[in-house]
Amino acid sequence: MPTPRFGVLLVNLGTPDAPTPEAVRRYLGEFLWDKRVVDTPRPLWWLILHGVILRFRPRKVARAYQSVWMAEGSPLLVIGRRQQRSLAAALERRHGEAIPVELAMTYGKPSMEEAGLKLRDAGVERILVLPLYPQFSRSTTAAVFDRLARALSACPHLPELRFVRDYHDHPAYVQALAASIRDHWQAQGGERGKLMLSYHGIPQRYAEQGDPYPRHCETTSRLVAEALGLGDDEWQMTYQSRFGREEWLKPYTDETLKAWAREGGERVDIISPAFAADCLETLEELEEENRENFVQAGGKTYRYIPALNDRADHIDLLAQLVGQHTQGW
Ligand SMILES: C=CC1=C(C)c2cc3[nH]c(cc4nc(cc5[nH]c(cc1n2)c(C)c5CCC(=O)O)C(CCC(=O)O)=C4C)c(C)c3C=C
Ligand SMILES: [Fe+2]
Ligand SMILES: [Fe+2]
Repeated sequence: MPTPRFGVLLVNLGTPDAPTPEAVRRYLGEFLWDKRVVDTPRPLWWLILHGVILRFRPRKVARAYQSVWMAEGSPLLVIGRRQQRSLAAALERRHGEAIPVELAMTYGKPSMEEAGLKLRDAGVERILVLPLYPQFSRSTTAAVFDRLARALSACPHLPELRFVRDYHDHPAYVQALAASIRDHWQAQGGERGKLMLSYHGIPQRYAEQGDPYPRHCETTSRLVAEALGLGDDEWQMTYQSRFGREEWLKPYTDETLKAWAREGGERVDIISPAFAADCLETLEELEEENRENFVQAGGKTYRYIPALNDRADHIDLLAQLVGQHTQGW
């Protein structure tokens, strides 16, 4: 087999192996112990994590996973595998040769070690790391970087590496989001609700310490609104998935939805641009939980617009990113 010019490592967050309290406890235990995600001093955080969170949260969260679990497994992983296959096919068409593409998760399986060994076995000496996070955050993208360094610490000869930091303002990303929103409106016979762009939040403090995430989210939102020709009163951006007691980025998605419904807003179309693949945070928190928030407060029509997943224009964006970041290889 000829040596490939390079390989691609797609990375997403990670997800439990099963929708059970035991599997969710293992997953949360690894994820929430990462200092990039929760920076509370270790001894105190160990007590809170093991004494409170991992005792009570897994049961509740496992039920939420059960409501979105697919026949083949967790949505984040099932969709990740589809993205991996589609990207490999797109790259082969584009480059006229097979480019190995592997999927790894920062937490859980498939691990970086597993994916790295597959790339090595395919003869790959140069790796483009593509975290599936359009907007940079220390809690996601930087955590990928740390985990990768840990996986490579046992590697006797490092591969050559490049790392995509973010793509929040890439024209093909903005166009793919705009096209998916237009497709959704068309499927509703042209009926439009107010557009909510709901991003996974982070603690406000992380932004104050220099995390560019909210600036990236604001830019993505403005560019999408411009691409769709929306007026200021036709859209808003918000943050979801709050965790813990401290203040997170505002405005909060749930509170905004309730306020809109109470003010007489009848229709909302909601999209979550920070997720490259649908997962618990979209399929359960947006499709189920926030729909209820809106309807109970008097709203009528609530429509969730799926993540870009394996849409052709999303795969084409990923292939463009690969082409741009592997120049000269
Ligand atoms: C504790 C702090 C958390 C920070 C900071 C955080 C940032 C962050 N997360 C994503 C993407 C995803 N998060 C997902 C689930 C999830 N996130 C947190 C906590 C933080 N996230 C928890 C505790 C969980 C698990 C569910 C729960 O217990 O409520 C997922 C979904 C995984 C799945 O299996 O489907 C994704 C994806 C981003 C993009 C982000 C910051 C920008
Ligand atoms: Fe999260
Ligand atoms: Fe959530």
